[in-house]
Amino acid sequence: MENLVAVIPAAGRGVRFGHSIPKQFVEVGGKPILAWTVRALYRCGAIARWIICLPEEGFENYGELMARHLGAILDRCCFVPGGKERYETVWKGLQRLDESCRWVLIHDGARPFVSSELTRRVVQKAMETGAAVAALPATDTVKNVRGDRVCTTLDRSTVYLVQTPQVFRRDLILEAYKSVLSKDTDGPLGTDDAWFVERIGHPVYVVEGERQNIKITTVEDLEWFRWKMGL
Ligand SMILES: Nc1ccn([C@@H]2O[C@H](COP(=O)(O)OP(=O)(O)OP(=O)(O)O)[C@@H](O)[C@H]2O)c(=O)n1
Ligand SMILES: C[C@](O)(CO)[C@H](O)COP(=O)(O)O
Repeated sequence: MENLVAVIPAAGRGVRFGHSIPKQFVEVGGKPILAWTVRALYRCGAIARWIICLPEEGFENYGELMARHLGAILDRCCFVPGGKERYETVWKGLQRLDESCRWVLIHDGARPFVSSELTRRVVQKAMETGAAVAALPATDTVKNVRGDRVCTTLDRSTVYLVQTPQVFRRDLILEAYKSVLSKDTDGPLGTDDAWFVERIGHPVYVVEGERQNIKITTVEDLEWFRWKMGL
């Protein structure tokens, strides 16, 4: 699609992963995890241009590292320094979009197992509705807990574990981020992009995600990665 641009937040520090470098640059099978993610997304064939957000600290070096792995994508890619929080990174990436972009696909750089089929389903739903996210219905019982004590048990039928890709009309996601960031919002801001669209009252639709579409968060996730890749 000529007017679909991918924004890839990959500027995190990977604190929960506990490695000396951010987890998205840990190499598996000779490639940084971020390169595997871009390769997986590229296979859907729908992305016209790429905005890849890298850590501000070490930005040049990470850009050089990624340039060695992006092949033909490099000509259609720009690197952007990220921020301290994920939403700050995404906002920096969104501000690089131009008028030719009609749709924005936001996908975590730490989710290397996204399939083309899932990507196409989220894009299709977003084209119909303006905003769509991949999400999986909870399969375990879900409870609210304070400290080590259960408060309430949630109705599991209404609980979904949200993933990326998250796809939006460009004007909508820009308006959502601008509107929320221009106000003094009490409490923490959203940990995903759909939260901003919800805050301006626009409906967000769910597309069934995939169990394999995990976010590499801890070292255990990396072992799963290696097993999945047969490495
Ligand atoms: N300031 C940030 C924080 C996160 N991310 C990206 O958002 C995705 C999901 O975030 P998460 O898994 O939380 O990554 P980290 O923030 O690096 O992990 P941690 O919370 O363990 O530090 C990752 O691709 C991460 O690189 C980002 O671009 N900018
Ligand atoms: C965007 C996300 O992957 C959806 O589940 C998640 O919110 C990212 O959270 P993180 O704490 O930045 O990993």
